Amino acid sequence: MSLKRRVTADEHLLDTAHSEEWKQKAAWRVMKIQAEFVEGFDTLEAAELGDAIGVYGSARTNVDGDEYKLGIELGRKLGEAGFSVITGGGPGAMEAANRGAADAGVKSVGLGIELPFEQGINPYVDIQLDFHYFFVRKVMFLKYSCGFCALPGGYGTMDELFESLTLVQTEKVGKFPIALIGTDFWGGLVDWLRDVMVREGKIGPDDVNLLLVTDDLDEAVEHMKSGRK
Ligand SMILES: CC(C)=CCNc1ncnc2c1ncn2[C@@H]1O[C@H](COP(=O)(O)O)[C@@H](O)[C@H]1O
Repeated sequence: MSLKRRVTADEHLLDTAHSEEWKQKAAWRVMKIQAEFVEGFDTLEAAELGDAIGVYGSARTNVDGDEYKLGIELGRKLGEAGFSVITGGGPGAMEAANRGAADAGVKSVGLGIELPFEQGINPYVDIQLDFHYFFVRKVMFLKYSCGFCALPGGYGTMDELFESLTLVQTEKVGKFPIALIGTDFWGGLVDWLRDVMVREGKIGPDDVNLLLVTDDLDEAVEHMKSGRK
């Protein structure tokens, strides 16, 4: 299936061309961003999620693979422990975690994002929001989650993971737990953080300890419990 590319709101906002049209409409764009914050806060406050875990992970995870099964298991175990689950609402690992949460009967949230090639929200989401701006959506992830699990993923997952880590490190948010699921996938990154970043003095040795790397979903869920409000 070939998807038609469209220009997104984020793209307009970040366009460096600064055309006349942009200058005239800049203020209105701010209103649009503001409205997106209001709608996000309104919807998620009304949803009464309780303790929720943000699950990050690849949009490209194959539904037939073991990683997808792992995502379902993770969502289910988080649900059984009483957590709501918040994902990006897309396909792959996000869909798997939403599916597991839905199986466990807990609230399954999808913070969808407008992308040039729209894929649509996955069918296992029961509380849906659609954002135009990545940065507004990230605020919602951080405000309504009390811990994060990252399944294997690409740049999007890295972006979300490192945003969360930076906010914990700089004490902008509480010390919420972060678990990286899959030692084969994440081990190399964490080795590099320890062997290169720490050695070069770019982060402190304790900063690496902000991450739990595990293959054991029960251990990850247990770790998430330390973030309970
Ligand atoms: C197949 C495809 C391109 C679908 C994109 N559809 C998406 N829908 C919702 N969130 C997304 C999407 N792509 C990336 N993200 C965000 O970025 C992360 C995944 O990016 P990546 O695949 O690891 O880099 C997710 O945790 C999600 O929050």
